[in-house]
Amino acid sequence: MRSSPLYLQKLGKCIDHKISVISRGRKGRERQRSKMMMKGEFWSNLGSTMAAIMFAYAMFRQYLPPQLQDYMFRYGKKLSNLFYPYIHVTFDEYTGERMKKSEAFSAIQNYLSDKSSANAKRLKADVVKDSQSLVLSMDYNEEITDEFDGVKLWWSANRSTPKTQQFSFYPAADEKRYYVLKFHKRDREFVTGTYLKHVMKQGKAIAADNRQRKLYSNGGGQGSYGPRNGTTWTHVAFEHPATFDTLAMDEKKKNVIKKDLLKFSKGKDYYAKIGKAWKRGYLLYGPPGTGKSTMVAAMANFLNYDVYDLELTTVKNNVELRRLLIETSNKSIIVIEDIDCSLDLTGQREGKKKKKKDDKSEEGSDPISSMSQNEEKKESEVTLSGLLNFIDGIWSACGGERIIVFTTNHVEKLDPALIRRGRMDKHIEMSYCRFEAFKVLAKNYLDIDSHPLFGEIERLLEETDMTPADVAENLMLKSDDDEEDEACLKCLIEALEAGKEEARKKAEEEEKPKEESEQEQPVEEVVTEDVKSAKEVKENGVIH
Ligand SMILES: Nc1ncnc2c1ncn2[C@@H]1O[C@H](COP(=O)(O)OP(=O)(O)OP(=O)(O)O)[C@@H](O)[C@H]1O
Ligand SMILES: [Mg+2]
Repeated sequence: MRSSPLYLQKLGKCIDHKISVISRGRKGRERQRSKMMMKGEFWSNLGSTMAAIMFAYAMFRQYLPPQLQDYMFRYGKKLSNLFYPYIHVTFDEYTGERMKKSEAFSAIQNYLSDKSSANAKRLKADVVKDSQSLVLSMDYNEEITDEFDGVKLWWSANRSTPKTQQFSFYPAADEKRYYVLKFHKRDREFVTGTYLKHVMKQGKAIAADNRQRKLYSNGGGQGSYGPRNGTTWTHVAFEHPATFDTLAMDEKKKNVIKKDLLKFSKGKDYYAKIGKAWKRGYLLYGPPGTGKSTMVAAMANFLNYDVYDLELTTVKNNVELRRLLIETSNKSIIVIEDIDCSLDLTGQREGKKKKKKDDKSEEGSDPISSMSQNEEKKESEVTLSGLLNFIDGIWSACGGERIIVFTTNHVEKLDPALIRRGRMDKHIEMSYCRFEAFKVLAKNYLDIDSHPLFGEIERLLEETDMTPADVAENLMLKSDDDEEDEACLKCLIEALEAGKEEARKKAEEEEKPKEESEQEQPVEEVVTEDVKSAKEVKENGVIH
């Protein structure tokens, strides 16, 4: 059976397969051996080439005269530049005689921090000054590729330490840090004209986003060297959470303000074109608790600006006021709260003017009295004209964009000169809470958009004047209970009804004296008649 033709056939096939496997294995081994030989050859060739180059270089250094060496180096470099198509631009960290930190370096650092976190393999982590955010940047000797408008560019971060070792308390003080930008020479115009501008703009915008905003105040208080006066700004981190989304106000009005703010913040060229200082004045007026201060915080958060809370009562005089103004940074909102209480501004300008005239005429005649008057001037407070100068005088144009906000509960008390258009460009009334504003508060405080009690609340809010602060107080949850929502709304309804009742009683009480006076009118007339006749007697000596 074993010697059957079928068995022989199978055996033949098996032998054939084995032979092919053996031959394939041999071929593979041969191929591998030849590859290894080629590699060995390559390395031995490279080694000998390097040795030859080193030898030639040593000969060159030893036997050629130094001038000839310099000459050859210079021309060698020129020759290599001819074939090397890339341009390198270096951006040092410090520039100028006074070793000022370069703005370009900082902008590039910010610009690259975004790219580095996505592309670089070795990164450095750092905390931005005065900020809580962690920023990643590429490590030294790392290179990343950037692409802009289809053009490829390479950035590398470098540092160099001087070869001569100097004694220094700060080991890294002598270290020079710089960025190098590499690009093809055909893109020279694009890089210098467009790309670098884009990098600077982006870098500055990132810096503005990352910076910790500050709330400055000039109020007195205890400094490290004794009591502080109002002439210096001190600051804390600005962390007010108010935004336009949480501000209870008519939606349309809110949008108009937001639009206006945006237009202002982007209006650098426009203001330059029309020849006006880049600033805008807002007057916020309305009863206490209607959200004036909250609006200022929302504005600052919306524009990412710093806030300067200017306390006029602690500013001694106009000179100090000017100094404080000059010290404010751009991208800031300068607020004077309760302007009507800060100064006696009503008609003060006229009074002061007269006083100044009198002072001038008396000056020179009596040195002692003029000295005492000078003393008095030192004590004198900020005048309306000083404040007007602060708003739109020649000094107001120093620095960049600024918003000036006045808040007041009594707009009618202010001198019209102070709030005329052009000074206070936008007058915003912060009024009592109506249904639109209530809906925002209900969303903020209770996280509800609708409720069966909303209808009643809407009706009551139309009839009763209640400030958003009071409405908010009623919506404050006392516990996490879901039923608490309804309890809050009912509480608000009760408060509104009580307010309505109170208003009705007040109106009645106001009506009473009027009615009484109307009833007493004839008597009054008689009295006035009597007074008239008495006057006539006095003036003319006539008795009727
Ligand atoms: N329009 C509003 N939107 C949201 N919250 C408001 C609003 N108005 C008032 N509030 C709330 O009431 C509190 C007081 O408001 P705010 O201090 O802004 O009032 P104000 O108008 O500045 O009052 P005052 O005239 O007394 O300075 C705020 O903390 C805020 O929670
Ligand atoms: Mg306020």
